Amino acid sequence: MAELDNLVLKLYEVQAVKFGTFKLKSGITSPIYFDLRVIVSHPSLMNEVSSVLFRCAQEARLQYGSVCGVPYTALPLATIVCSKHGVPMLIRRKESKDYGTKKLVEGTIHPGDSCLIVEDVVTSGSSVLETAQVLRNEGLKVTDAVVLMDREQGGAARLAEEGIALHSVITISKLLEVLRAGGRIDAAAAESVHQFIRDNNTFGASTCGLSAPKKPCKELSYEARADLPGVHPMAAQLLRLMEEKRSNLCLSADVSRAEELLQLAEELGPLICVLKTHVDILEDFSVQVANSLKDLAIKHNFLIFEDRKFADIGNTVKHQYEGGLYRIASWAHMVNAHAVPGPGVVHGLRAVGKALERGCLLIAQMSSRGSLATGGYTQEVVKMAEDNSDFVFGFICGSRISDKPGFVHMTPGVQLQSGGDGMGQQYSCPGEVIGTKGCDVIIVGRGILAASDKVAAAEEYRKAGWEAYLKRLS
Ligand SMILES: O=c1ccn([C@@H]2O[C@H](COP(=O)(O)O)[C@@H](O)[C@H]2O)c(=O)[nH]1
Repeated sequence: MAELDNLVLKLYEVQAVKFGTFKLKSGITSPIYFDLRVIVSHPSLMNEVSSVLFRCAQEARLQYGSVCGVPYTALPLATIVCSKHGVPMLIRRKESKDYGTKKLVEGTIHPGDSCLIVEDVVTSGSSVLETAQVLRNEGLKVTDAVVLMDREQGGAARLAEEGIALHSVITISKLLEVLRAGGRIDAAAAESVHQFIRDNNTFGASTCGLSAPKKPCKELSYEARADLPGVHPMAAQLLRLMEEKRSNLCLSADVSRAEELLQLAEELGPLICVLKTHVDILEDFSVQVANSLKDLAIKHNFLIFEDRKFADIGNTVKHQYEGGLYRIASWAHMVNAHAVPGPGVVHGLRAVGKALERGCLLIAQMSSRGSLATGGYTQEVVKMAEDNSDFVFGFICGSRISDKPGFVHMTPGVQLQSGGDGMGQQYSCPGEVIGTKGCDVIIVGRGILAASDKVAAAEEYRKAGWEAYLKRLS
């Protein structure tokens, strides 16, 4: 059994996670309750939790000069991390002393140093933010927080807004999956928690400009979003065809032979809204192949997305997009770009694509473990998209990062079972991506390509993605 699965089961055994009806501090009734305070009575579990938190920071390649636990539950966890790995620790006081130094932070502070925050459970992110504020007031940089459990209720997005990347060891979706697979809870219990998460996303509230109660913005259908004024024509076309075909499935057709690519487009075309290519994987690309693919896109009503991930200065990407062997702009309805070079990358692509009525997705987050596209970077990407919304119509991302309904959120790293591929790819399931994370399109490659019956597998993904969308609307 995987180490994390084992840890989840142990947390359940010691009642650090409970199912039932619980009234939260906010007054909301929750079907799940976390009480990580109990683990202080289980020393080996304390060590285990501290180890996975440290490893999470290591895998994200975080650099920090000190560690601070959010009081009180995370204090012993931070203590173990610091003691075991020789990292200086800072302690945040909840109340300043009314005598002596009146300090809010204990320990030696080096202004300008980075301090890593450690937390047990994140819901809205407010406790992490409070601690970050106190540390920042002392001149420390706070850009990252590691957390054992992300309740997936908007905390990560809220923290990203404040320039803090949240790195979680376990998500609530993963926890439910493990407990369900281990026979600890039934499907009804898991579903009631999923529903609770969907109904109580704390980030939607802040992006809608509302205060409490923390409810998400009203969820619009794909079709309604397509009809909104000012929506990019590519987004409108995609949203409409998704509704028509009842499909939010993008096939990642990562194959090396043109014949295979065209066969996939012919057989799976009716089930998908987008077919994604990596044209440089093809051994036998030709203009005829591009033309045949375009014909199939018309026949089966899907859009072609070349996953080229442009990442150079404007002038270079302009040539890469328009010319070369592949002449991408002539056949791909949409492409994507990294924001690393700055807005020039979009300007270069727009110089070619705008007149052809093409559109571009910006890569705001990546599905691979240790990706650096998090926190403040993701926020900057959203801003770049907003500033260039005449050509950028959405994002490659792992969760909904913009509340502007015209932007389409497309998510790779999707399989029916969560897990990974041993080379850094991380998978979430369609229900989590569309339902909990609020994305619009699931991008699936090997989940379909490796199946013996690819049509049946694609139908299974289409159905899962579509049902999660319908549930999100209800
Ligand atoms: O963050 C990213 C961005 C792009 N991809 C691409 O999506 C597919 C995923 O394939 P699977 O077989 O489903 O893992 C692949 O083409 C990647 O290049 C991504 O995975 N993550």
